Amino acid sequence: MASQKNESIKTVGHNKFGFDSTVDVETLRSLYLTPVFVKDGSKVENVTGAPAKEYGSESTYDKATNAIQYTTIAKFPPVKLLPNSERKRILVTGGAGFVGSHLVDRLMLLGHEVTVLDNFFTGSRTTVSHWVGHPNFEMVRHDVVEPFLIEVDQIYHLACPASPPHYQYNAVKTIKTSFMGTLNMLGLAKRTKARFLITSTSEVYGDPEEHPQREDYWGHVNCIGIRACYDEGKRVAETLTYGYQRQDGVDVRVARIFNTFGPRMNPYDGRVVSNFIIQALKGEDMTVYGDGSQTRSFQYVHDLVDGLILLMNGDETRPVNVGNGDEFTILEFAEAVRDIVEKVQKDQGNPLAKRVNIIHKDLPSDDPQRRRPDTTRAKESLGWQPQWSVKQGIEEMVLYYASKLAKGEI
Ligand SMILES: O=c1ccn([C@@H]2O[C@H](COP(=O)(O)OP(=O)(O)O[C@H]3OC[C@@H](O)[C@H](O)[C@H]3O)[C@@H](O)[C@H]2O)c(=O)[nH]1
Repeated sequence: MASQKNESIKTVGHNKFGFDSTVDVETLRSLYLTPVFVKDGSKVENVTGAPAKEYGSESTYDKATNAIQYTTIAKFPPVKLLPNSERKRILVTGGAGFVGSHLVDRLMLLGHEVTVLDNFFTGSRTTVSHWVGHPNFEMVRHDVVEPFLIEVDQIYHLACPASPPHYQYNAVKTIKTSFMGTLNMLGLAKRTKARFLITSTSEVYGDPEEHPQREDYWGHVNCIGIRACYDEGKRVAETLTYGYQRQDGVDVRVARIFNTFGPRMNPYDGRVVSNFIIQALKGEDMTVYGDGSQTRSFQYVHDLVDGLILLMNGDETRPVNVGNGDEFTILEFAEAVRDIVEKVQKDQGNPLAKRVNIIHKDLPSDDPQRRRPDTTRAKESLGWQPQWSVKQGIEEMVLYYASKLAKGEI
């Protein structure tokens, strides 16, 4: 079980490996929990109560015209001034996605030069729009299946749809993205001598026969099933990564990411956390697939970003699981999410008239029965452990979706 602090968390990041990567949570929050102004007739009200912002743009939603008006950015958040020797040129593929955008926030605040590469298939420009125009930031619309030339010191290779409905939508494209995208980015790493980190997945373990899953477990994947485009895609991406390491001496890092949630997850992503929170917020039935006895372990996105930055800057070149050991059955998880949403709605003086129902739908094929990371390696070699509890993270995410609902975006 992960050790977690119960008190409120003020900073994220670490002061390890000879550099300080800590950042205030409030600064990060100001980038995704924005005040929402709603114009109803002639009255304009800040409906979320989030404090007025110093950074980024503000938006006013006009109910009468169903239109949204954005202000321009007044100020960027202050970023660290790093000496040349420490300031890195960093490429983040998939940088406009859910995980990518949080990583970009962190790398920008730490004072690096960041280039985001994204084809916006599942990512969205709005996730990083608060950095557009900053001298250290560049955003490029590009698909990683095509080569991309740039001078860089580090590559975080995240690009790939990660939600089962999205990655199954075009299975061939998903495999192509994992294979050709990784091949192209490894080629770039080889040419520029950049350090390369790939975000692999707990799905490389398939429907695991060992529990919890350690990195030396080889997995149990159905190579012709509906999840194979993602599972096998990421497995071959890992194979390529270690091929380039052995043959060409490319400096590689491999993170195997377990289920992760947080603000900026696409509300229509189809994964369990976003589905449950939105259903509960809207007062709709919560959809548990199967009997809900399958398990997952959920980590908050800030913990994941800590792990990725530590891995990139540490010496561990073997695959590393990055996940929270807090395991729930999906039915328990539905109940927990419902409780948290009810609490937030009550705190905001907006309780639902009646409790939402939990209903059951068919279990998709090859849905893994159990999943929990063994994170001993991350702890021993990176000094990393999750610090956010699921409850703390879900509360943040509920506030985020509540503001999106108020803006008419969901
Ligand atoms: O509305 C829903 C959605 C999902 N589920 C269930 O909740 C569980 C988790 O489903 P998700 O779609 O969130 O995620 P999965 O664990 O299946 O896959 C994820 O694994 C790890 C990552 O690499 C990927 O982000 C994703 O593929 C599954 O058992 C699924 O059947 C529901 O019960 N109801």
